[in-house]
Amino acid sequence: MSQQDTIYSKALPSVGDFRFDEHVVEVFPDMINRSVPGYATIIQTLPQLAERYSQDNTNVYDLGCSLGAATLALRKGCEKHQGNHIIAVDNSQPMIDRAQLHLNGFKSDIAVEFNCQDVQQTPIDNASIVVLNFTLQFVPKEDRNALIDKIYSGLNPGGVLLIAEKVAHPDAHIHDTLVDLHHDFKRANGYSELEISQKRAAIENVMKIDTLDTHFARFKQAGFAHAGVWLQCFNFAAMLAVKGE
Ligand SMILES: Nc1ncnc2c1ncn2[C@@H]1O[C@H](C[S@+](CC[C@H]([NH3+])C(=O)[O-])CC(=O)[O-])[C@@H](O)[C@H]1O
Ligand SMILES: O=C(O)C(=O)Cc1ccccc1
Repeated sequence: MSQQDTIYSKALPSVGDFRFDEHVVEVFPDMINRSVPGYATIIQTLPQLAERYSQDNTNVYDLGCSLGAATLALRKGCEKHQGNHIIAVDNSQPMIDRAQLHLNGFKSDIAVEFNCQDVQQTPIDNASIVVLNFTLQFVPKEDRNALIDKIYSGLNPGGVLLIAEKVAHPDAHIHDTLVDLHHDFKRANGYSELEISQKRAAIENVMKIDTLDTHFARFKQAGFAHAGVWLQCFNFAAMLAVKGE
């Protein structure tokens, strides 16, 4: 079991930008489960989606894999198929090291290749599934279209992009309500006001969120034939975008 996340529990003289360093790695499963409404449901549903969209003898990518929770779920779904190769990528070395250790603890016939790399540098080819589970929000906004275009180009016909993101609502009133509901979720999971406000300051500069409209415009511009939300909890949404056959 991972340790409890107490990273922002004491008042800091100044809150630095959030980084996926070795301290975050230690508490990451606790942090993400207590911070992201719907996270457990998304991970639990990935095997079903992987089984549905995986194609034999193709590559499956988990971009921004952290400790490999989505990687493991994808692998479970791919077990019904032949010849899948899974590539898990993260640009935090402590995350990749721990992900590799974590996956070594589970048996499977499907190999997982781990790469410590910026997802913007990852070549995508012969892909049936590409996962961006709460990763695009950390990529600079000006680079997001190019990343989604690259993913589209590397997907086979019928392939899917599974993407989850924290999202902004275009109506400021609705946005504020969703943010308050999220903060209530964090309070209910034991985070204090200090932890909530210091974490908010830490992610402000490094996690820039888009609206659902911006995401869907980007998928359309890239060429995806179909796109939709399959789960939303407050301001956290899981989407899928499918390349035409
Ligand atoms: N440019 C980048 N290149 C590579 N990795 C990156 C980049 N930017 C951020 N990351 C990595 O993306 C991950 C985002 S966490 C994903 C959860 C996981 N998907 C999960 O399903 O458990 C989401 C969150 O913490 O909100 C971190 O591990 C970063 O190091
Ligand atoms: O904690 C938050 O408020 C979030 O928006 C989610 C999150 C989860 C883990 C790392 C960074 C952001």
